[in-house]
Amino acid sequence: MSRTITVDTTQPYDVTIGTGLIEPAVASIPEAAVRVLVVHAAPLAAMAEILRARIEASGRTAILAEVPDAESGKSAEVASFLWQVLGKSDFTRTDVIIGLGGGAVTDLAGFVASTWLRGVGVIQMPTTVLAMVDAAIGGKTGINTAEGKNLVGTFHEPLAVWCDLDTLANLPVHDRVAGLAEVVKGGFIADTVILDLVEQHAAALSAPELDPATLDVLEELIARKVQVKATVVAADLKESFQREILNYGHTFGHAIEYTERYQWRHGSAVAVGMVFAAELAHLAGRLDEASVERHRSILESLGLPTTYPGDRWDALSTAMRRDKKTRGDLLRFVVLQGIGNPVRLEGPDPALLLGAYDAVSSAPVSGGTISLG
Ligand SMILES: NC(=O)c1ccc[n+]([C@@H]2O[C@H](COP(=O)([O-])OP(=O)(O)OC[C@H]3O[C@@H](n4cnc5c(N)ncnc54)[C@H](O)[C@@H]3O)[C@@H](O)[C@H]2O)c1
Ligand SMILES: O=C(O)C(=O)C[C@@H](O)[C@H](O)[C@H](O)COP(=O)(O)O
Ligand SMILES: [Zn+2]
Repeated sequence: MSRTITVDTTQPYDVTIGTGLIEPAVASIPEAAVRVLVVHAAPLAAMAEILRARIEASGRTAILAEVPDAESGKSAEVASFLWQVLGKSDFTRTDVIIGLGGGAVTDLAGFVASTWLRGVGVIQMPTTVLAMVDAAIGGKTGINTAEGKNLVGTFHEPLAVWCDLDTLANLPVHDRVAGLAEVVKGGFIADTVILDLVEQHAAALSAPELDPATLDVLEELIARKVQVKATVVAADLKESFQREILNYGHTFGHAIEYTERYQWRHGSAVAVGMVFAAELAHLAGRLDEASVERHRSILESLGLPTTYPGDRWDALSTAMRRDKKTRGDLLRFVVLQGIGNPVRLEGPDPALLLGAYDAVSSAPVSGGTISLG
């Protein structure tokens, strides 16, 4: 059994969540495609071979491109390597790219698809919780540069998204939990039932092995977060306004990833980023203490981090200035005016930012300045 959520943009597409989805995924490749490039990293090599066999059985040429794993794949060098593969394969506008993997691979595959011949089709086959609930949906693609996270990218919507839950069987628990951070984000910004479900099942959701009942809970959480994302991107694909709510926790979260040279998982960084945003909202008089504590308790119950060392302000503030929500010298944050009600906070007093940093610091804040100009 599978469930389908349609992302109702100008060219609507389906996100299918279920098991045994390789066959239908291959069947969804447009008739006109004669070549299919499967982009994957080493942990998905075996599944990529299965996909190759199915694609070739459908009468097409399959090309597999293995890229460096995780964040190391999201670079201009790797994109350039894929452009070379596409060029040497005579890849045309009717051919199709498949992104098979976690969010790093789906971001990269989407980016390359959007730039090759000014845009070819991409089908996303996410294999982490995070990619299923977030990265593979909505058309944001991106690579990192030496100066920061996702600084180069495009909006390029997929033809279809196939979330095959079978692939999660081998996903390490820390990656499952990191993905749950983006699920929890969906709870704080929109669907508060997500928060209730996580609170009820946190221990089982973050256990090394998932029991069948918890797998059902996970599927429900995935579907709820997919629905949150689908609704938001259908309303505002290019992030003119409403889509910014999906960036909850990301201003500080991306700054952590940059400061840590991408050695932190995205979901873990976003977890700390949400606590930072909650503390900022509290200091700005928008969120009560109990809601801030709810952030900490939910995230910690899953084993996610909620603190960060207090001596890294200079690097963090440099990275936050480069956030895509920044306008000129004005930093902008997504904060909550109560749980489920995200709003924009523009140009907060630097003292508030330092106060929020102090509140998430695992040791007292030291060094750095509070100047963000
Ligand atoms: N485009 C968007 O809207 C969007 C949204 C959220 C996150 N992102 C991006 O997604 C990335 C994070 O994604 P992620 O958390 O999936 O990390 P990831 O892609 O780095 O994957 C984490 C690890 O899990 C491995 N893996 C993937 N599937 C597996 C499986 N089924 N079994 C075993 N191992 C598997 C990967 O190879 C990698 O080592 C970040 O780059 C982030 O910026 C993008
Ligand atoms: O889809 C969106 O919009 C998001 O902001 C989702 C985020 O979870 C995701 O990490 C996204 O890639 C961040 O976007 P960015 O524009 O800040 O790079
Ligand atoms: Zn994210």
